[in-house]
Amino acid sequence: MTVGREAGQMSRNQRVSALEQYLASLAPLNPSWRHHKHTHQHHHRHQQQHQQHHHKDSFSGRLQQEYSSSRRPEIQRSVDASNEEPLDVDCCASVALQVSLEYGRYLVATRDILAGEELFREVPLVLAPRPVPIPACLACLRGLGQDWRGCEECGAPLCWPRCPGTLHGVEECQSLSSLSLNLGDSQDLNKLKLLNEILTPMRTLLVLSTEPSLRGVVASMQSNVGQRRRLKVGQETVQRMAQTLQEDLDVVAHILGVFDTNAFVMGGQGGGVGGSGRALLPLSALMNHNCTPNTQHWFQHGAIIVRAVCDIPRGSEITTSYAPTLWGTSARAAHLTASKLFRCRCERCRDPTELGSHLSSLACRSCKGGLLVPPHAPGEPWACNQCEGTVGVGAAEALVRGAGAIVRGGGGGAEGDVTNLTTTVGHLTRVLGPTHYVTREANYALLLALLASPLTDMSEGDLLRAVGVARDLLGVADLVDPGLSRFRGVLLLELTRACAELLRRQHIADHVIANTMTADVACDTHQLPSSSSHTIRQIQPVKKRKTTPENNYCEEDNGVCTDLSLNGYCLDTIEKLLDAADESEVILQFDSRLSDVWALKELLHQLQR
Ligand SMILES: C[S@@+](CC[C@H](N)C(=O)[O-])C[C@H]1O[C@@H](n2cnc3c(N)ncnc32)[C@H](O)[C@@H]1O
Repeated sequence: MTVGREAGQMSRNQRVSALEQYLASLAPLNPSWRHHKHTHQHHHRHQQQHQQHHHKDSFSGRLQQEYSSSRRPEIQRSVDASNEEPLDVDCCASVALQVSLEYGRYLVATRDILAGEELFREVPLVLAPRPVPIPACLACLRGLGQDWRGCEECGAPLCWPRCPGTLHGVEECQSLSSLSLNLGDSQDLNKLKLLNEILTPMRTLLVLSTEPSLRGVVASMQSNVGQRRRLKVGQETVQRMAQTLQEDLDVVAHILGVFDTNAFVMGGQGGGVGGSGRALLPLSALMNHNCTPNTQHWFQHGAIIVRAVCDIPRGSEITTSYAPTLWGTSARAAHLTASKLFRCRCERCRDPTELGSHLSSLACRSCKGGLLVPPHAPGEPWACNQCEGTVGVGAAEALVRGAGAIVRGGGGGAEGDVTNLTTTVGHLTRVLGPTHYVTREANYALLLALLASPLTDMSEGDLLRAVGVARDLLGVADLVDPGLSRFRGVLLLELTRACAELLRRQHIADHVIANTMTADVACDTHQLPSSSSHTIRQIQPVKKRKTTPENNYCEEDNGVCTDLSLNGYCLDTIEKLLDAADESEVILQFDSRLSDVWALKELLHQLQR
């Protein structure tokens, strides 16, 4: 197997062409895909390019033979000699592949795409456990307790007594047996880590040996191998894996680099497998990073589904975020540099105010109202946006470091209880200010903790607090994670639940209705009655938005509002949701922390059937 060396020898054109057959193979999953017709001129130029590469080295020669026999003539490649992006492969009706010298390959929209539209689906080429010392069933990737039992043949952890998963096949079992890892000792975390690490290259090599046509695809994927070697990233693991598997060092380095650079974490729910793992998805991995991305993805029945979260004009880049969007710029930069080895220069990263969200700004102690904004140039002082106050870099960094201790000490993580989180938020607001991302993360945890208890048990004060926090975070989401994002979806859902409960109690204050319900919660297609004393059941839709059938969000049927864009968490939707089932049951099914707006859409459809 020479995937690693092949990768080193591949030209840019080869890296793109290696994806062609793969993209064509995805067509059955994406029935709406429309391939463009090849023009005679394109075809001729295409063939010339392939003939040139054919003689360059043996791998590309084989690659060209493999691909020319099965090439789909309807896939178009165009060459524009006038710019630095000479390759443009249309891979489906919605997205096309382009190449830049700075960012490598990336996807662009081939047509105007509406918010909420699905761009494509893709099934992982390889699915492996995360390389962590935690026992996971190799057949379904479900996390196991410490008392797991091993496969009778190879000793690897499996669900007991039976697992419906199919990921642990005979070849893998034989390969693991031959490695004599002696996995029987379930307490040995080092062995578990080694096993989980090994499965990444092992599964990839097994897939490539059964489907050699995919070798070009994996070889073409970016692995940052040179940089990783220079910066000594993951080199010990590469050595250990190569030694254990008795495989070529270059091959293992390439595969591990490909996973670290490209793999998607596939979460537990809805993934088609029980647990979570790392998925190799060559098309999805072509989405470059942006700190304010225009797509989101989730897994359903074992495939990734990528959707636009906002309107994407034709020709615009299709982006995803490799880092949590709520993090501040320095935290995102540290993560991207360490894991993906690049520095992001998107609009948000270049703007010290982070598009006005001030997620990195600190409270000014001089004027008590202004914000100390990070400098444009490293090393310069942070300056207040309202007074002459400044603070040096060292002092600003010390404050942020101190905040870490507050979070750790106060149980401010996602698991924290309401009391601890309230204290933590108070400390953080004083130390960092109300807009800093660490404060807002704690506030988000507080919001979820507040609304985790049955709404009917909550005090009106807590409900109003939840409304305030949700509204503040929605303001942030509108700036850094806008449109139909999961973050906005969860916030809108929680805000709507809190408001619905307040409405139901008929204790809601006029200003909450005026400011919150109309602006954020109520569907933009609905108006609220003027009186605040109406119950949710009295609020009637007054106007409905029509959308086209392709925009599969809004169908009007018998007055049932199924406009399920995010604003579609509207009052009559909530009313139906509450009517249709016991509220706690609905919330149980729709775990708002793990799911997303489209999961809610599915749920509502089921309830309305
Ligand atoms: C998952 S790959 C994306 C596809 C990649 N461009 C390719 O050609 O295969 C991630 C790598 O793409 C590059 N990349 C992605 N987003 C970028 C960005 N916003 N700025 C610079 N480089 C980026 C980085 O080299 C990163 O390690």
